[in-house]
Amino acid sequence: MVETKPTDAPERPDQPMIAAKGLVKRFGSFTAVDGIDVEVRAGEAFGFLGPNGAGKSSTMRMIGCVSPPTAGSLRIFGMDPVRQGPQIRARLGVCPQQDSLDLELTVLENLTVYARYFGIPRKVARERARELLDFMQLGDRAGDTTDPLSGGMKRRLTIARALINEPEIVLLDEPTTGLDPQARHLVWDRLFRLKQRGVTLVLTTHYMDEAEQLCDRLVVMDGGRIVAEDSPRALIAEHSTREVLELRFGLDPLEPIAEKLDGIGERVEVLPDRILLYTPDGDEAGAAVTGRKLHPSSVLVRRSTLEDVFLHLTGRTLVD
Ligand SMILES: Nc1ncnc2c1ncn2[C@@H]1O[C@H](COP(=O)(O)OP(=O)(O)OP(=O)(O)O)[C@@H](O)[C@H]1O
Repeated sequence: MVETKPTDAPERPDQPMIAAKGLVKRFGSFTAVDGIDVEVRAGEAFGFLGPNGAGKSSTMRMIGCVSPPTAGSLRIFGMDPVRQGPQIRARLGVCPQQDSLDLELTVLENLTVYARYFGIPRKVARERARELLDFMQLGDRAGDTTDPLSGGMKRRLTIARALINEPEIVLLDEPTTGLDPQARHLVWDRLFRLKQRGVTLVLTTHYMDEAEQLCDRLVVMDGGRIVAEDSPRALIAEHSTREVLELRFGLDPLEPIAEKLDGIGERVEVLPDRILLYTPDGDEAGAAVTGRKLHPSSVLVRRSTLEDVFLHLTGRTLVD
């Protein structure tokens, strides 16, 4: 079992684990994070969802106390990351976007060496490392060198390493980017179990399915700003319809076809390769399309996702 500290540990019971108000990050004259307000509560899984360049990593780096805010206020465990960085970092686990493992060390050593940064006694570090490797399903690789591990294993090892100091908050920057579907599901499963143990998870992602799987609450970011905030389910209910009818017409130009769909469903979006018809009932809308003598090469009815929310809010798709 992985021991985790109780996470209702902010200094005041009603105090959020992370509180940002008007938070800004500028690089020269470029504003990467443009005045965001965020509150993360103990025990929740909170996500920053947005496309590349939205400002997610810049926000995470400020929360991780490695990049000072340009303006606004940021408190983590009620503390100031600029003045109290070391005290905050001792209670954080950080899983960066790029794995930064020591590939020449063994899997176990990657954890025990990292434990030294936190002043964890050697014996405790070894015990904890073994437990964490078991938890991350890497126990049988403990004595192996790290380099030959698969991408999914390396990512799980990076997460295990982030847990060595028994953090109350774990920051995960794009935790499954670059992994195949099976490896992603295994990471999701372990993160879900961590959350069940009361650890607060804060993650960035540009995968809407990852946000839907893992996050209790999320903010949708675009161009350094927050464009929406809620649970995945509430965001979909507020900004999309129950179902979506996806229509493809081979190489035919789509704009003229979209005009002929007027009145079917609640809203139409034209993407480069397909038309999306937003409707409470996809089958009914499909029948109406057939009734107008339009002949799509393929028709798909699916439920709305966060991708549809993003498209509706920004006019763009999440993964371009
Ligand atoms: N050190 C830096 N100097 C200059 N510009 C930067 C720096 N770091 C980030 N940026 C810029 O700030 C913007 C936001 O970057 P950020 O990495 O926060 O986005 P992101 O949403 O995490 O996207 P990604 O998934 O690509 O990392 C981008 O336009 C990026 O080029």
